Amino acid sequence: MTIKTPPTLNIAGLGADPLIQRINEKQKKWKYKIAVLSGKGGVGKSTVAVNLAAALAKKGYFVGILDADIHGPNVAKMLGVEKADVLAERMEDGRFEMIPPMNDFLGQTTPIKVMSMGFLVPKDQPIIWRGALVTKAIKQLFGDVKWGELDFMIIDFPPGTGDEILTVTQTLHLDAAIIVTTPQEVALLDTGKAVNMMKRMEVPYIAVVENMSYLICPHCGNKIDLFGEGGGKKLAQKEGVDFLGKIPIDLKAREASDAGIPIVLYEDTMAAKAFMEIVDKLIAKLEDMKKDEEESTEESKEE
Ligand SMILES: Nc1ncnc2c1ncn2[C@@H]1O[C@H](COP(=O)(O)OP(=O)(O)OP(=O)(O)O)[C@@H](O)[C@H]1O
Repeated sequence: MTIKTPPTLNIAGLGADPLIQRINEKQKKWKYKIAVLSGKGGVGKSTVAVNLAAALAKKGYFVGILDADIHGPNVAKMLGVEKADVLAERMEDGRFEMIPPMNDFLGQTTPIKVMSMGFLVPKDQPIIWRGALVTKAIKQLFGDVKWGELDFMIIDFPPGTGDEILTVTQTLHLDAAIIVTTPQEVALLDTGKAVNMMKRMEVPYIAVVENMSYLICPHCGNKIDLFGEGGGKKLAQKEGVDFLGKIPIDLKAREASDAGIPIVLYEDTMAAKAFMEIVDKLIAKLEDMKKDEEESTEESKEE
């Protein structure tokens, strides 16, 4: 049976343990789980998360994206599904699971499954929840949604290094954390905190992406370092993590995200090229790590 979900979450009714068990069962079907974070707001975290998802889907991977930023849930809008109805299906145990809306951008990508707090709370009301409620609601978006098999689960976390990120990271066994920064000093200070939080959580692969790195003047073609230069790379070196690349300021990026189309689908833009290079590096790194892991499991079986 399929129903249209009510516009609120049933936060009170679920015990924690069955929910965690469901998350554990579901995450076995997701090959790579990647969190996108930033220490600071407004640096382009959601833009990076959405474009990573779209770049991977453009390459034919099956991708889900979960918008865990309850205070500014923009992912659904950036992927053109913010007006979609979230349907729910009754499971064998009597529970309902939400079916994530999808977009395949007229066949340009595999269908990207999108789930967001933005679908479930009235758009014009601010959310004033305590940390524990936020954490539980985010967990429901993992455990009470029909995600199915995925190559990549991308999680767009709220800005900062709050408790809910710690709790969700503990539950999820992330494969990678992508930390988004802009090149200026104040963003870098906060970004360092996000890198350290992911280190503390022992996330196996941590990398920095520098967004809004530079602007190519549309009139003279000169490169302008609006927010300084080289900060993201310096931070990655200082923290001993990978640097995946720089994304320029692209006027089309803002227009595209407002129109619900990720910039990676505009192939001739510099931002699209930068994103595709970052995604290639990320896939190569994750596949190498998986291979090493499989080899060491084989070796330990032989011993
Ligand atoms: N490389 C870019 N070029 C041009 N505009 C960009 C770029 N990256 C992000 N933007 C624009 O900057 C604004 C903020 O981006 P975004 O919402 O992704 O940031 P955020 O870090 O997720 O913000 P929040 O902290 O509110 O969650 C958006 O309007 C987005 O379109």
